[in-house]
Amino acid sequence: MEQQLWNSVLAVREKSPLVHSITNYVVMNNTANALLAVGASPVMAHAYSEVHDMVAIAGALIINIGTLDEYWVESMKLAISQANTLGKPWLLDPVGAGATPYRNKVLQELLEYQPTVIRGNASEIMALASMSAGTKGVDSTNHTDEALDAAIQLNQAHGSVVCVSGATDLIVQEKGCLTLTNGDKLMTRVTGMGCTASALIGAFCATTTTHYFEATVAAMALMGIAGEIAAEKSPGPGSLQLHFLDTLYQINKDEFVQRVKLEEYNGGF
Ligand SMILES: Nc1ncnc2c1ncn2[C@@H]1O[C@H](COP(=O)(O)OP(=O)(O)OP(=O)(O)O)[C@@H](O)[C@H]1O
Ligand SMILES: Cc1ncsc1CCO
Ligand SMILES: [Mg+2]
Repeated sequence: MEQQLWNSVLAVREKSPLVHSITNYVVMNNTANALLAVGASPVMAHAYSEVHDMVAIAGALIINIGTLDEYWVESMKLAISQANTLGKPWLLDPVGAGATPYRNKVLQELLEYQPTVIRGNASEIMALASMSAGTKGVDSTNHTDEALDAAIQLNQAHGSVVCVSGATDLIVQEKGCLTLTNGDKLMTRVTGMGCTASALIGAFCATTTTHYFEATVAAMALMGIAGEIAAEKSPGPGSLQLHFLDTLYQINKDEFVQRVKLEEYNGGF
């Protein structure tokens, strides 16, 4: 299975998919650089006049509500409708779910478009499933294992692959789930690591038409492994960010296969 995941990394490097993001102001630069480092091609676009055409040439669409407003939410709906019409994968990153009634209302509307993949931290996934968990801003106050039921519920309600990120990453599909325990705590001291994970999932999903669960697992494995390799070289968050990008670019098969910590349960793959 490690070989299969590594093949997904190679597929992104070879195919260099265009990933269209409607994402937040905070992470645009980080996520564009991470996409370039893995070999994908990023574009950020949200004008009503062009989202339709941009989705048409993209391999995947990322919808991240981090700094949402009324204009952007309409852009998101236009872009998602086009992705669904064309059968292209799209990912919902429910940044700050549960923090404000406006965020919750928008998320409920976006969920109706049936995301291909949903990725959030435990608090966000729990809020999304119940709109009742206490989210403190954009950082998680819950652990991944607490979000298992919420992830299963979202998968069943919307048919989405659901990824809960954190010290343990949990990825749920209809057939079963698995966990990844790569990564490093220092990653939580750099903004937008979760948003970067979502962007990478988009790039990996763009290289397949059906295997979105495997694509999500491969992207999250790469994220965690690159984060832990980078953390070993970094005294603090500034250098972590730098080494993280370099590692995404440089990582080879041996490093990836030796480090991946994956556990399947309830059927897994
Ligand atoms: N405590 C931790 N220990 C090890 N790795 C971690 C830890 N927390 C996060 N990570 C790593 O960081 C990645 C990003 O996950 P995280 O859950 O922090 O995203 P997030 O809360 O959505 O972040 P943001 O909102 O800042 O984008 C995880 O997939 C994992 O690899
Ligand atoms: C800090 C922050 N605020 C809105 S979006 C964002 C980036 C991390 O999710
Ligand atoms: Mg987040």
